[in-house]
Amino acid sequence: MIETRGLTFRYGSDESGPPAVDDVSLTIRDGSFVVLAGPNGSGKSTLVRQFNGLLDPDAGSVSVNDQPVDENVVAARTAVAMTFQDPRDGFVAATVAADVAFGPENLGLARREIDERVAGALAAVRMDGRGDERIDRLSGGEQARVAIAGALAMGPDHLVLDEPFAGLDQPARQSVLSRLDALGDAGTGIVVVTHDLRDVLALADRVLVMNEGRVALDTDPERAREQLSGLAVRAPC
Ligand SMILES: Nc1ncnc2c1ncn2[C@@H]1O[C@H](COP(=O)(O)OP(=O)(O)OP(=O)(O)O)[C@@H](O)[C@H]1O
Repeated sequence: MIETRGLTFRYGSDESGPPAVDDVSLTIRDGSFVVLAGPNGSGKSTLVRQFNGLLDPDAGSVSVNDQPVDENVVAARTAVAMTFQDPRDGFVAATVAADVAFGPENLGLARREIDERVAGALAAVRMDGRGDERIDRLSGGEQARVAIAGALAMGPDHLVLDEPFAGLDQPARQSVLSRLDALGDAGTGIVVVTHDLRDVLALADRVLVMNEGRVALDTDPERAREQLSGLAVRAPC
């Protein structure tokens, strides 16, 4: 479970402007599939980066599995795996398999378990058989898929994907969606940050829409479809 209480974050020290995240209190239950939408600059990335201690709040608190994130960042990052809008932000190794293996290796797992996780995660994003390729020679969409595989291989309680579909072609998008569907069914909590609600809304059980740093809408997918038009989010076709 991820819980935020009064979460507020401001970039820089200028207190005259509005905070990027403004007094957000949320509970994200284990196993829930949440779509986090909202216009550019509404605070989505800033919010989720506080779920596992990548950013520290200026006010309020975040806890993961009932433990404050600032007391145990390693536990928070093990429980909440994240991919970023620009996948290059997250790579730590030169080749595909080495990068995907990095997280599980840091969990201290046996080699066989690591290899199985890497193979399963690469298959899930249709990158199987490409483990030895250099990441810097992949296309942007392929890099995005490797980043998602790296998060999948952690076997986290919650998987947070920040704009995971940017740059993906339709087969890769479908592959990621079906893997997310299967992971959701298996009990992994999923948070997808996206502008583009095509297909993903069908998998969600909750939709949060941010606006100007606050949660403007917290509802189920059916109601979200009716209410999204006024909130500058691309509704499903
Ligand atoms: N590194 C930064 N330094 C200063 N301001 C930032 C930084 N990152 C984001 N901001 C500002 O904080 C606010 C929230 O940005 P954030 O990236 O969280 O929004 P977002 O909803 O994820 O946007 P997008 O959909 O465009 O990714 C915006 O006003 C943005 O300009």
